[in-house]
Amino acid sequence: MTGATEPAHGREPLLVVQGLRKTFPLPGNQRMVAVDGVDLYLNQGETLAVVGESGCGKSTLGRLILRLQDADEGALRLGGTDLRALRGRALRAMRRRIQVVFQDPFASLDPRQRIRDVLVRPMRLHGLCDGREAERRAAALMEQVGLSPAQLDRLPHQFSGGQRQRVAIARALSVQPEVIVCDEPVSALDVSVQAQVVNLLQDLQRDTGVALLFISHDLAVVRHLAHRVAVMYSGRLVETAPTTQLFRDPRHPYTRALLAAAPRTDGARTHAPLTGEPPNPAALPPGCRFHGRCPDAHPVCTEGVHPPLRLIAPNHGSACLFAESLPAATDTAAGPTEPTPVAARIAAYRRARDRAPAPTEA
Ligand SMILES: Nc1ncnc2c1ncn2[C@@H]1O[C@H](COP(=O)(O)OP(=O)(O)OP(=O)(O)O)[C@@H](O)[C@H]1O
Repeated sequence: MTGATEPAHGREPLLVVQGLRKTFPLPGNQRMVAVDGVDLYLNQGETLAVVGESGCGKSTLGRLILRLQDADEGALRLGGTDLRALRGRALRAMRRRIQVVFQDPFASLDPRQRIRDVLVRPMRLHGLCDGREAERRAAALMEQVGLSPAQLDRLPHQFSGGQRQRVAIARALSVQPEVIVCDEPVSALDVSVQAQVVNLLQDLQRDTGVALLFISHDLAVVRHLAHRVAVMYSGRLVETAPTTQLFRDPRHPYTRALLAAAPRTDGARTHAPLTGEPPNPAALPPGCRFHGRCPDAHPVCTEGVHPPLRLIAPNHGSACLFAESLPAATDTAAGPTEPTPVAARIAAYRRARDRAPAPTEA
């Protein structure tokens, strides 16, 4: 693990990812790099957001952690267990410990399966409980995610999109996981429902202590949900920092460009938004992979290998050679961002939460 991704305390974090790499074959004996030497960690009860443009490798990283795909290189440990070494029964048992919520609740639920079975089957499969106890737990899970136990006999099509995503979250929780990989879990939902599902995830984390790896392209959502953020570009992590610090003082030009895309309350735009395209993953340029789009690039950025992520402040890593000499944060677009509709609703919910029970959509 590089210094840039080391947790503050000495104990090994719940989930540790070291040097993870995944390539895919291309025609003509070539390979493209989807995930390239990623180091990260996740503590119990923590939310780490992974952000970046489409195609930067976020979902592949999630699938590697879930062992839905096998990495070419690198280490993956959960509670000290080497996940990449697991096979057969041990791998199946591990699947209880890391669950997933995908973007599309329509696709992730069997249309013919009643919700009761959606929730009870995983508990049975993993030998957690059966019979009346499983039924009792299924009813409790429904309530926990803001649905009614009376809806257990329904089929997925009898729910709205947001309710289906609540069912998917209940299914993930049914086996008491330590980590849930949430791959764009709200981006297919209406704005009002997005805020409800984000708030639900946060409430559930507070109640259960589950850790969340939250894959998203929506910085407004991430800002409200995540404790830390990892910014990915062209298969590499280019910046990691606690959320407040990342938004206040981003130290990679790519992060600054992503933030510049968010509208500011004062109307200012002091940093250039993103232009151009990420490099072709089958023919990566020398030097920093961002140099072709970087407003702060120097000639040296086009030479050698992509700079590694390095610690530039406590718990703050950047892969920019000039991280320390970038203009101060007040000169960037990391100022007061305008609340998006989702962010405004999340904030309104938070204010109301202490006064009333959590709202649910019809
Ligand atoms: N099974 C696969 N075979 C070949 N290439 C793949 C495969 N899965 C992903 N890729 C490629 O790997 C790169 C990373 O894809 P990935 O889906 O992980 O990105 P992403 O950041 O999650 O994007 P999005 O936000 O659009 O889902 C892309 O260039 C993609 O085309």
